[in-house]
Amino acid sequence: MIFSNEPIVSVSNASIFQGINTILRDVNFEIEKDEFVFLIGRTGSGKSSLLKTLYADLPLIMGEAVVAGYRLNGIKTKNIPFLRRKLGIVFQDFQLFPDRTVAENLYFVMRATGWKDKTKMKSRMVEVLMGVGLGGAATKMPHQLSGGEQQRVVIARALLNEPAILLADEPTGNLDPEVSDGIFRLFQDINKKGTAILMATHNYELLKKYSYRILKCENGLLLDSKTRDIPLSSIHDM
Ligand SMILES: Nc1ncnc2c1ncn2[C@@H]1O[C@H](COP(=O)(O)OP(=O)(O)OP(=O)(O)O)[C@@H](O)[C@H]1O
Repeated sequence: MIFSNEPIVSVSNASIFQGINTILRDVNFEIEKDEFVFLIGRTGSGKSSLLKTLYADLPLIMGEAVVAGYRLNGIKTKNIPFLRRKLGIVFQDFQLFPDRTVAENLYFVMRATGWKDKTKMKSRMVEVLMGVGLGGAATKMPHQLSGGEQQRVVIARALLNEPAILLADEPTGNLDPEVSDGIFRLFQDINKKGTAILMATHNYELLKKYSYRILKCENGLLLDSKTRDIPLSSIHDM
């Protein structure tokens, strides 16, 4: 149960691991509903590992974390799909199936997350595609779409279950600057409608342009612009 004033993400005294290697230590932060937060840091500094821990792909071994009302410590495997239903995940590891239409890609996720009523599924599918500006793409195969359009479908898929937060790992990477601006604006629109966003990015231009809160992975720690200064000059180094 999520109460309206509870943070969507709350992490305290946590360490983030890859196997037995500590990637980040003393991690403490909260993300409120409606917040837009950038996650930055050099390659290999731990951004993806942190995001993966938040959606229980990596176990939380030390510290405490609650995400969308689910306690991550010792979360049972059978409960992980329920947690993920509350999250929208936009990650390189979650590509579209190349051999299925856009609609089939979305239906697949809906079936996997418990949708059964075909009429409701169809109307939600149309709704999310329209929301990302791709109302006419339902019958297309992924390869018939541009890179930016495919990314919009991935975002539409992440929105199917009206997530409390979107976790995005470099969602504007590998796209032309103009296309990536469009994708970023889409995230902003989603955020304005009430979904929190945690976005890992290397895109310095975005950081310069938008003064959203920044979490920065640096030397095994997570720095937070809410509690300390993260000068833009230090962001160049990422
Ligand atoms: N599957 C894995 N098994 C073991 N170690 C891993 C694994 N994935 C990542 N690591 C290690 O964990 C550390 C953090 O990697 P992570 O991918 O979280 O960094 P990142 O900040 O997301 O990097 P990038 O900006 O390149 O995506 C790195 O030292 C990396 O080598």
